[in-house]
Amino acid sequence: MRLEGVRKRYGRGPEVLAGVDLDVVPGVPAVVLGANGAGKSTLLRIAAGCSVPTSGRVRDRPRRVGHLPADLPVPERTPVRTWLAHLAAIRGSGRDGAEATALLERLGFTGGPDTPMGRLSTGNARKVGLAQALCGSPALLVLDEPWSGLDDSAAAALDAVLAGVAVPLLVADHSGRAGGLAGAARWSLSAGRLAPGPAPEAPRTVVVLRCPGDLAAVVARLPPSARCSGEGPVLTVRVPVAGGDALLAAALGAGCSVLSVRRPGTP
Ligand SMILES: Nc1ncnc2c1ncn2[C@@H]1O[C@H](COP(=O)(O)OP(=O)(O)OP(=O)(O)O)[C@@H](O)[C@H]1O
Repeated sequence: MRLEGVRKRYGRGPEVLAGVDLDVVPGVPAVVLGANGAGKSTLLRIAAGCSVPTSGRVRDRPRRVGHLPADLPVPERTPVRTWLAHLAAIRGSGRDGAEATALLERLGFTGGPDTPMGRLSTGNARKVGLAQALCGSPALLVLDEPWSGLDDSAAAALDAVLAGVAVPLLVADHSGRAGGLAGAARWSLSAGRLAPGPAPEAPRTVVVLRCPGDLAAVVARLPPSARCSGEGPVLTVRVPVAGGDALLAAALGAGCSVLSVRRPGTP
């Protein structure tokens, strides 16, 4: 799918999108970042075909789009299983919603299949939204803040689900988790335009030190890559993983004692 020169203005308001070009192709998840109000949801709604651009166009959008909007309108009184079965029937992915139910289980849904949609917790409602987007073999996935509201284990389960996605994927993300999608291309949306986004920050080792005397004097003796914050005699230092040993040597040389070392991936 390709967005070409997409512009969007709501009524007489300011232009929210001011000429967006974007290719969304399999194997390169397109991750859109941006401040609140930057226009990410607007862009995703246009990409999904739920909103029309004021000018510009969307080419090669497949017929089957799995869309998780920022605010999914749900029938408040309809039980989860009934709603998912209804959506599955519309999409031709079976009449019983079994595929969506299996996805819900994978995401650790605890809301109960007979619970009315309007009574679900935020996280469980998000899981239903994800299940409806992912089921029915969509040929394009457009997900607006898919990790929002998920607990750690559900977020990890979603990581695993998305790692297996072979279709083009467009994601808006505040959580930072989309940076972990293999091959992801990050884009920043600002002033209505997309620019290549910041590279994901490399994981850092966190070292907590107890330092004698003047903290500023200690910091001056640490490697330049060290990011320091401190209070009283305790100094917390974040360094790139490869710089951990050099930091420890410099810290010990400055007379500090090491209170803890946490490497990325350890609790
Ligand atoms: N239906 C609408 N009618 C009028 N203005 C709208 C509409 N939808 C969004 N806007 C405006 O467009 C701008 C962009 O909103 P949008 O929701 O796309 O941003 P966003 O980047 O997704 O924000 P957030 O991170 O807070 O979710 C905002 O100024 C918003 O008020």
